[in-house]
Amino acid sequence: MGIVLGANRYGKAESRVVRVVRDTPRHVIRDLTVTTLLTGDFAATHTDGDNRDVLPTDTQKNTAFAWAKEHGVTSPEDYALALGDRLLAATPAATAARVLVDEHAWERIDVDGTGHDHAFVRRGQGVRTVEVVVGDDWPSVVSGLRDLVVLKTTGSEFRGFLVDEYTTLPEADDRILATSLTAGWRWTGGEEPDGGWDAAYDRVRALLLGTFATSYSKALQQTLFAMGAAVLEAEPAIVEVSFSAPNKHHHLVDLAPFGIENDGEVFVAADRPYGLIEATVVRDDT
Ligand SMILES: O=c1[nH]c(=O)c2[nH]c(=O)[nH]c2[nH]1
Repeated sequence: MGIVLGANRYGKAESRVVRVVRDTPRHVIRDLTVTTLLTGDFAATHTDGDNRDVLPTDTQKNTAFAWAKEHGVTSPEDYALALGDRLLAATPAATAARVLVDEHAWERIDVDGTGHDHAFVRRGQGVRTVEVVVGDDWPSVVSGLRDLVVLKTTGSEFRGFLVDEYTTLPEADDRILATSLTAGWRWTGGEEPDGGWDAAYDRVRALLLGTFATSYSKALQQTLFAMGAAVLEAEPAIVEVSFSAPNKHHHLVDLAPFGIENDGEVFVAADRPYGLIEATVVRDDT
């Protein structure tokens, strides 16, 4: 019986790369957490400790910072593609480079009705994400977001579900629907979409939020499907949309023992356990 190396990859996780463009008094900031991972023929380092083919993770980290200056950060997608290409070129044994970017958004502090030139406040609404893979084939680009916490106080029900001897859940014909959304949308061939990566991100995010707000929900599953379908209908260059969505339950509090009516007005926000709904919405021709 022989023992061989199975799947492996390596890189530097979570480099905190902050790029400031200060060519004019009106500065621009892009604040990123960057992870790089190389795959390829790295058997020798595992089996023999022979590191001649290994681009150190320290060098990968340095390249992430250098490329923020050399290539620039016009968008997380563009930067991730360029960084992946560079790491691949620098590492002959690598067959693919995966680059994960989280973007922490800052917005200008409003002073007397105008955004300040160089003072910013962190925008708390979710994190923009990018996952890029460059290698032998065409690049793969999945744009997305996570930790986008949304809630609606009506327009949601959950009824007609399967019932067995362990079912205690009452039917809900008017409930709070809340989730902390993780979503990823895959672009055809990794080409920059119309209007650029940043505008496309804004469009998709707005569609996700708008659809959550306006679609009546018979299940969180239905809401996720509606959000994915809205994105695929509006963006021909997106091939699939994936979601992971905890159902952040809000249980109606029983105030009857105190002689108080509770007509959908007081809830306890349950921490855990939570429902976990995951779905990918695709075109039927892909
Ligand atoms: O939207 C929902 N989907 C479910 O599958 C489910 N299950 C559950 O207990 N509550 C809910 N809500």
